[in-house]
Amino acid sequence: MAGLGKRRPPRQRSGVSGLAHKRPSDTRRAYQTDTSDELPDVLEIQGLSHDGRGIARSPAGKTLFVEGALPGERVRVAVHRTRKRYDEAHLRELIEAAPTRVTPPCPYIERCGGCDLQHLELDAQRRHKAVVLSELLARQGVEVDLERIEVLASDDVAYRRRARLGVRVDADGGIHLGFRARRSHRLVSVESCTVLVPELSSLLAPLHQQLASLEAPRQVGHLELLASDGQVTLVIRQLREQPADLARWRAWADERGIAVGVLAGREQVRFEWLVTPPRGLQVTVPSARGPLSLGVGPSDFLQANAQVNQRMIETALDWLGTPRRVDEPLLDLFAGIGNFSLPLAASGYAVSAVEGSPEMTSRLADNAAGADLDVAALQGNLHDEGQVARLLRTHDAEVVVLDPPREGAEALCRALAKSTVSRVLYIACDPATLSRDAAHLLQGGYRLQRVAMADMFVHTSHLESMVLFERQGPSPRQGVRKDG
Ligand SMILES: C[S@@+](CC[C@H](N)C(=O)[O-])C[C@H]1O[C@@H](n2cnc3c(N)ncnc32)[C@H](O)[C@@H]1O
Repeated sequence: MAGLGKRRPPRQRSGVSGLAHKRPSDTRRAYQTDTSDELPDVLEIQGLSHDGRGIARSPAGKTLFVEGALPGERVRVAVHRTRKRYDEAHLRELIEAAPTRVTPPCPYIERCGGCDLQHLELDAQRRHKAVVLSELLARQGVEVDLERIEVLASDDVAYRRRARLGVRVDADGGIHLGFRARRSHRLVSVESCTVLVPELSSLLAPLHQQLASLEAPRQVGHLELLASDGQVTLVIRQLREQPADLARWRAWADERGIAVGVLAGREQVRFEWLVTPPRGLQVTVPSARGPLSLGVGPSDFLQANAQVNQRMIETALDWLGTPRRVDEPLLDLFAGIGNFSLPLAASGYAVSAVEGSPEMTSRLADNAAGADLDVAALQGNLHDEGQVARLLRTHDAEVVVLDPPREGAEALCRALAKSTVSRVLYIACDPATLSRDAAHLLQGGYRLQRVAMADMFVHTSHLESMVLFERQGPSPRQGVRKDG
């Protein structure tokens, strides 16, 4: 089968989105306000960076990243940081707006750093993310036409079922509950949030009041909110024990039918239910057998956008299809609570699922047993080269699905490059590490077959992606005669 992407020599970093590569030391430098060459009073924005900032150039050709500005706009800016290769600025005055600019739905847009693309119309946000994905793949020499990138989308508001909110008590005893501001660790207090599902957003104002009524609100580090099927859960990060406040939380939660857990202790953090959910926590995923119910713990990984998660599972089932033979072995790696493992098992694959967290591994096993699906749940460290090599050798899988955290899965992809696995479905929450890891797969003889951009975090520059690779020609181990 011909690959989707044409293989070209890897491209140098460039492109319409003018790539800003932050080195760790950059963030440690102090703010400065002088630029290395004089900027004109009004700047033209020429592109949009991977992280959603407008790109302009100084007369001497130095790149300037402008927060809040869009391609095609004419703007006045204030530079807040200069660096050797580029400067950083924010919008001071919009002289001429781009046709793609919209009025953001969120009242906190000026201050809250949560959603950095709300001022760009939705289609343009998604087009931009597809461009980012194609540029990062082009760095590995794979040219993918934008029209071939499938877009997995959801509603643009009220989509987020999980959030962590910072808590701060100021010198006057004022309570702040919300998200971080842009370019800062400062907390922006919010009383509602347009992207949170309504059952979570509607809790923000009562939570402010509740925090204000506590004896020791400074002992609350942060709050986590989770909306699972028919149940809202609040997890309180309690820095020091405060029995009177815990009693207040219990009463508050009982009144609202909310489950409450506490993460207590400073060094050794332990979780305890304060108000236990009567029927546990469940989420639903699609499968060929109909909807499947997965148990989830309050601190387990859970894809933040339920609609996009559903579309990602459907896409995985569609791309991989039914097994090519009875009990085709499939490894689901970084498996969490079985979000992909169970639907794939329901399609007939013989699934072995590997997860790093012991709690999630046992939840996955329980979920499989509860759905009467035969999934082997294994706990392991998938960043360990030895473990990964052993896993691929002993399982002899024909299909591998991997869904690593942001740091990607370089050791695993190096091992896959030398394996006989015929299809690899990579689900990525960071397109840069996906692109790095894809290089190993491509060098190992895989070709890219399908690509999707999953818009998990609408209105932010964050993007998730799915890429299906298929081995072309003989695998490295084929053709090596066992008798030497
Ligand atoms: C992006 S989540 C995906 C989970 C799951 N596939 C899903 O869709 O819900 C990544 C998962 O990898 C697990 N993980 C992180 N580091 C790991 C490691 N070194 N070895 C194995 N699993 C790891 C995390 O606990 C988390 O469940």
